[in-house]
Amino acid sequence: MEHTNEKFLIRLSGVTKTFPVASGIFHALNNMTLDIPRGQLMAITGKSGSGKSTLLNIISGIDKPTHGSVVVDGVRIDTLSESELASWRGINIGVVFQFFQLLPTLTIAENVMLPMDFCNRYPAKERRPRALALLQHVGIGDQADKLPSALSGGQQQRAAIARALANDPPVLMADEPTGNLDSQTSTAIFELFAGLARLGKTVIIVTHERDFASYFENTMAMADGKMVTELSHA
Ligand SMILES: Nc1ncnc2c1ncn2[C@@H]1O[C@H](COP(=O)(O)OP(=O)(O)OP(=O)(O)O)[C@@H](O)[C@H]1O
Repeated sequence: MEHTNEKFLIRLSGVTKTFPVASGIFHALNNMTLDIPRGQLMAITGKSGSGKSTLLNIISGIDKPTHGSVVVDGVRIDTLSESELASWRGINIGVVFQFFQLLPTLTIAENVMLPMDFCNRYPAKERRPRALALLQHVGIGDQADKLPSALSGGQQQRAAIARALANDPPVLMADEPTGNLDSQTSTAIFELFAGLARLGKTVIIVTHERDFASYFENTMAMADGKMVTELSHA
């Protein structure tokens, strides 16, 4: 697949996503055109039902647009087959969830190695050292051989971020990643995301936490499947 170094890592052009509903056709995304620069920490806000999750699903190729095109790192993903998309997603998109979603029977290091085992991007003997290095990077190198249940919420979210980084994807996305954490721990998690953006990751976070607005280079508000703020591309 072709990769580019152009400024915008993610380009949506005229993206519409409709769902059939009893009363007709519902527009979850309504003709969205959006460019997201490489290495940016970006927030998406908006009321429930405004289309935030649908947008993340379109960017990660989980949903396909009804109309329009989606290009990520030079690859037009809306025309890929489901199997092409599955392998593309594994190395291009890292996802962080509100409730961490670590597998409870695997150690922290094994959780981080799992996406590497699925994608085969790194040789088997490199996977554990890579997992340990990622855990070190997110600040929990000493927790590698524990089960998730032995960790605090903040530590579990750090582990989930290490897992999202397993295959070194250019894009990280998170839906309310601090929704289950206290404010001090949330600050530490936003600082971690900001550091990853400085290292070149494009980090897209759905959040309602207004206290953390200063961490974001861009905040995109959504309403009725549309962007209702202009993004700055300084
Ligand atoms: N598979 C589907 N079939 C029908 N309607 C859908 C489907 N997926 C999403 N929708 C509708 O599209 C709209 C946007 O949903 P979406 O989940 O993107 O909103 P959201 O902004 O993420 O909301 P929340 O903050 O509650 O997660 C909602 O009204 C939802 O009901």
